[in-house]
Amino acid sequence: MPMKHIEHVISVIDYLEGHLSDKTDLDAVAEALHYSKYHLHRIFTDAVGITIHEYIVRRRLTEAAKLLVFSDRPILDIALAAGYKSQQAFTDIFTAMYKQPPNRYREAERFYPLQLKFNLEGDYKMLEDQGGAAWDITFASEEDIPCWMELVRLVVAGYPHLDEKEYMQALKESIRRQEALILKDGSTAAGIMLFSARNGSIDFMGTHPLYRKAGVPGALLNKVMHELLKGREISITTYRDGDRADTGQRRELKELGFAEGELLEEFGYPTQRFILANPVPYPDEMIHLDEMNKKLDAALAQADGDVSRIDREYRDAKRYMAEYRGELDPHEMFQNELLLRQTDHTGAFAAGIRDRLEKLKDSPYFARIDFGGRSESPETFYIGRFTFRHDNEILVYDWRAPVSGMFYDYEPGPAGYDTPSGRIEGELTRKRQFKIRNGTMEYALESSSHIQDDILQKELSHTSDERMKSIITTIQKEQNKIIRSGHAGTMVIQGVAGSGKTSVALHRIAFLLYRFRDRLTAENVAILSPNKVFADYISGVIPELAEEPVYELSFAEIAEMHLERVIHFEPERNPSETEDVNLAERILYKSAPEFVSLMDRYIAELPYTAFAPAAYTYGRFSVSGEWIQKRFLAYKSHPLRKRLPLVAKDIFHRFESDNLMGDDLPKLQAVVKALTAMLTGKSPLALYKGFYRKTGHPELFVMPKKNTLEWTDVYPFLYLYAAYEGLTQSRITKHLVIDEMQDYAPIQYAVLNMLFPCPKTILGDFGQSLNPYHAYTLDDLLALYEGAQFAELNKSYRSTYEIMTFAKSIRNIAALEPVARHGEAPEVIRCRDGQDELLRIRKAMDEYNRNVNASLGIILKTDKSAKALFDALSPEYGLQLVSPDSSRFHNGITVTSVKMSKGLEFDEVIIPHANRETYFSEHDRNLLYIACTRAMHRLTLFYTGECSGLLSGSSCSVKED
Ligand SMILES: Nc1ncnc2c1ncn2[C@@H]1O[C@H](COP(=O)(O)OP(=O)(O)OP(=O)(O)O)[C@@H](O)[C@H]1O
Repeated sequence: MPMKHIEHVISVIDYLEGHLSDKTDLDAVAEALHYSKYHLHRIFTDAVGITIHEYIVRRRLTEAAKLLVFSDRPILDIALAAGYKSQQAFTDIFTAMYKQPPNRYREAERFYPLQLKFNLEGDYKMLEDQGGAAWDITFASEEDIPCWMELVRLVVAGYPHLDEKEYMQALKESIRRQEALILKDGSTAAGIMLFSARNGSIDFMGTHPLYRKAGVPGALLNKVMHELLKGREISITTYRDGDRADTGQRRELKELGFAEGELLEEFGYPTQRFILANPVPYPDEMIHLDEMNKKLDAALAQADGDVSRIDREYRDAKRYMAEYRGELDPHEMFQNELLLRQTDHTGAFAAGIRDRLEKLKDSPYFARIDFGGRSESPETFYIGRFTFRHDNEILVYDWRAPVSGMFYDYEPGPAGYDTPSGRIEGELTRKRQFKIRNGTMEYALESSSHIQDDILQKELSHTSDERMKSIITTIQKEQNKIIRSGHAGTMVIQGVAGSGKTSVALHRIAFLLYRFRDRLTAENVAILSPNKVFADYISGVIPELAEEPVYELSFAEIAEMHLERVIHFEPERNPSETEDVNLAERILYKSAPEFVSLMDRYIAELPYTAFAPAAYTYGRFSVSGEWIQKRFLAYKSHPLRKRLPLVAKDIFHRFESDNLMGDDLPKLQAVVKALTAMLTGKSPLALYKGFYRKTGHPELFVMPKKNTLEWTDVYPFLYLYAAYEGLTQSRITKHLVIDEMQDYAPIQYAVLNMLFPCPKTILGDFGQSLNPYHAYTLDDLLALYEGAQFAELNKSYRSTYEIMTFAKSIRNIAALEPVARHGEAPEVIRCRDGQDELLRIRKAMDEYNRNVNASLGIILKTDKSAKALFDALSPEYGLQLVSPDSSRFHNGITVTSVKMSKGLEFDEVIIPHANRETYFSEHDRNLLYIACTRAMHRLTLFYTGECSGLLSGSSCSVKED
């Protein structure tokens, strides 16, 4: 986090502390400090780990607890001072957090804080040089106590019942026994840990919130696991499941690899033990990683040196040229220019190597396989994000290298892989998987199919990211087959919701860029995505896989490029938003496969119907109408208007060969003008209108404004425009990826095929069709791409088993197989009325904030209803509305429509208005299914009145009040 943001957060905290007893919310803070609400919400949550709202609640309760113990003020007074409207409301929240009601807490006379004032002063140097020097975790000494306690106060939320005095005593004792570890950044404690060598337990672990993402907890854990409690099982206690006081400690421990243990009660507080089995049982792997780190350091130092040297050379050459510009002869100048360009190129290359090495330093590899040919002893291959070669030896193989394919395809036993020179068969004798972060090993596992599952489970149980991430460590066999398919032509992938289609398509691109690196670069690949938010969401994957970002574009952008000076058009309307039956009829007609055939027929007749040649005469020269017509037809591969100059040239040549007397001949331009006058279809628009007259459906062409097409006409018009004026093909694009294939009509594919005659990866799910009026099927699409390779993905990875089973009850896709990852059953909740529904959504948002999940999606049927709910919900939550005008997706709470949520995912999803009036048709079934399958871990549906009949098949009970 940049220092500027930290300073903003400090000023927010100061403001909040000064206004604890006022009515303060995100709005008030944003207004007082002149920040945008969204910015505030994000940076605050990032830095402090909880939302502003949650911070205020915790701070007020802490102050109230203090008053309960140290003053005689009546509880009602204290409740009101803490901002609660009634003693009951205060008692409820106090009890939920402190596990006893205020009066009992007062009697016990033991104050402990839920949240102390958050102090973020510090210089945080280590945060700036991320990935730099290794962290120095040391035993704490008495001098460290002040900064240690500063950190304890920051993380106190994770430790119920912490009494500073008792804690300090225990700390001194641990320091004496060398059981207190500290990681310092200057005078700031970034991470602290108390452990007990005797019990094999971690008694306290705290990470400065700003360093959480830098992997500090993992580093501390490593130190105890591999050095201090080597080989032993480690335990730690924390909140029980569902405790409202938990600000994310349970999830954090699970992410570190801890598993749930028995339920306990400590100092009267209900807690649970978590256990970590020794995660790296292979000492040889620790030695290997150590050596690898050293080699990476050496390579990085050399790469740094190279970059600086080339940079110096470049600057020297530039200076030399500037100084001697007047004195150098052109030849020498040219040589110098060349040299400069070459140095620049070499510099960029060296910087690329350095950047890769830096990334490798964080995590050099994630797998190892030992493989030997039939009669050879096995060789060891480490597999990582990209190749690391050092001293002429390959130490890490790129995951896309042929040999790496075995990691995804085989368990120990007979195995093999394809190379350009043929297949190599042999025996896989070992397969291990690793999680390395910040250069330290978090776990290592010897793989069997069972373990592979465990790792997949771990990956899938993470909270969502703002951007789609790479899945190279857990690519599944059926996915690998598609990614590594040697088929160079077009590929169509039909995959159920959450089956990894988009991920697989992006990994396939990275694979193709690697495999065909001599002829395919990132600039040769384009991705056609449904909207800007989705484009942004997926934009990180390919760069994460060490390739340059690829070009992303939308259907609207393509149309814009080609129609810029020709005609305007309106953006696509969400078909679920309109009740215009005429529009529905127009869409239905134009999205049918037969529509393309109709247009083809009309276009095939145009040379006869749109051009009426007559004799052309100039002085004593003349050609007949028939002759012109013949020439016009001869140029059949050219668009109509492009034929005119060609025919004009023919006429001119004919006159020229007849011109024995040396007479004046017409100017070529004049002949073209005369031929143009013979066109009866004067413009593509006139011809396009003519198409509807000709097919007997003039009512199916409607222009919303003068010279403006509605969206349904844009691609049909482009198709005709191509026949009349011609369209420029993309020569640079050598591979096109089309996502959400089911949402585009055959006529759009027809235009795409003209503009991009290259191989394509086309993917989507015909079970998630958005347009109720589209009338074509997967078979129709496959018919358009004869010879294309077809692949299906039926296993769904995104959502828990419970969520997918629920989604299947809405739309029974027989082939869909949910991954066996379990979670809470989805809830369908009946609300008394609209007000009650809003209240419940708010409550759910509060709960989400407490759970510190990364994202909550509130998904509505239409963009309009999403906007209405967004406006109605209190702004204190820092919501974002994702609408067709948005271009980015952030973590946090998002309100959006089903259409805009396509392709995205959220930790939790709320679907409001799940009633009979909103979701009733077969198309609504699709929409509900899409909305439900956006949820990774949790799903809740709310409704008023009568529940949607589409949910009647769900096994999940409706929750009444
Ligand atoms: N092999 C895998 N290992 C880990 N995570 C995976 C794997 N395959 C898919 N996922 C995860 O499953 C989720 C869904 O993937 P993705 O968005 O690519 O699926 P999709 O088929 O395009 O989904 P949809 O059509 O529903 O939008 C993502 O979070 C992705 O990271």
